[in-house]
Amino acid sequence: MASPLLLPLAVSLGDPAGVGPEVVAKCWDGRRALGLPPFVAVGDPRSLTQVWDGDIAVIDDPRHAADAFAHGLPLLAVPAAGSSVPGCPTMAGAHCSLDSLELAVGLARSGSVAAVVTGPVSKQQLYAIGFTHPGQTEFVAERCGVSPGNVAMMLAGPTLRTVPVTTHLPLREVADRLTPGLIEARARATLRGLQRNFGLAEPRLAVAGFNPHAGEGGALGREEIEVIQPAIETLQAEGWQVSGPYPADTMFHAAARARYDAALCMYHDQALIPLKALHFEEGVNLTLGLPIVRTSPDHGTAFDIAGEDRADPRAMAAAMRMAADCAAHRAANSPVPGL
Ligand SMILES: NC(=O)C1=CN([C@@H]2O[C@H](COP(=O)(O)OP(=O)(O)OC[C@H]3O[C@@H](n4cnc5c(N)ncnc54)[C@H](O)[C@@H]3O)[C@@H](O)[C@H]2O)C=CC1
Ligand SMILES: NCC(=O)COP(=O)(O)O
Repeated sequence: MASPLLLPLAVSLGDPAGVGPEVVAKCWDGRRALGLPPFVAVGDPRSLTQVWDGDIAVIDDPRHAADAFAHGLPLLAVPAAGSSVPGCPTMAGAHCSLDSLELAVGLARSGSVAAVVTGPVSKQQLYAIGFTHPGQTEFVAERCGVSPGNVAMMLAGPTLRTVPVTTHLPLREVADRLTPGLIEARARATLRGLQRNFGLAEPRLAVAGFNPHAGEGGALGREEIEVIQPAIETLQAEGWQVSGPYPADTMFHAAARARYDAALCMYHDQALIPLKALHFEEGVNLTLGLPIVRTSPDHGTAFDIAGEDRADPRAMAAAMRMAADCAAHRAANSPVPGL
């Protein structure tokens, strides 16, 4: 098996009607200025030609990607059935986005690519075709044989990393879903992920509360006392640098951010609002706890601007760079040379 450093990234284009194809094409256009490694796109050819007039190099083997990359955007074609219009998602497009994701993950699992970067999919569209996972994170985990509870969805930007304990579920269900065991599992995946992918020997994790003011001593809710604090104590007893629970509203200003390497948050928006407020243009979604490296831009399909040449490629570029950096870091620290 080739060293990950010599292999391309596989980049699934996401929903063909979204901005995924456009930002991937713009990344290839700007590959030198953006500092990008060779990559191969995986998805619908027409979704690219509709929004971009650059050169595409259709290949059938990722081993040809590195050579092709100098002359055109290498593409492993997964054609979508039916018509395709930017900004107008279809069921066929959702199937195509899922097939592209499946292929890209398979390439990473087989060691044919260094890492997988997933373009934005529409969860609503995927749910409509019978997708039963909350998101791509849990799908990739299942394909890798990892329990969804043992992975962590990290959102990372230049000055902040956050991880939600619960991900895509209705807010009214969050309190019932929070358990010490789930918090501990996400925390361990996060802490080990910081060591493995970022080289932080002794990572510091700050844990958010759930209620206003972290419960105000139990007067505004008891999750901090009954669920979060016991999890923190278990993690501390294992030797991890874990602190909290902190009131979430005062965890994200600059001085607070300097005190931790990642913030463990109790629900989706508690983690994603600060990250996107600070770093929307360069935010990366990284799945920790997998045998492969998987990243994604923090933004979604942006159907409202698809096909208008307005999509900013910087978050996709950041996702590609982070995937390559994590793969290189893992390779350098692997006990087995070449893995
Ligand atoms: N990586 C992924 O697969 C993600 C997928 N999604 C999915 O995307 C769909 C739409 O989600 P929304 O909440 O509307 O978020 P969104 O990120 O697609 O759009 C939010 C706003 O940001 C703008 N925007 C997004 N990306 C942009 C870019 N690259 N350049 C310029 N402007 C950009 C959009 O035009 C829109 O105004 C949902 O179905 C969601 O599930 C959401 C986040 C991540
Ligand atoms: N809000 C993050 C998001 O929607 C991405 O989720 P996933 O599809 O990467 O699990």
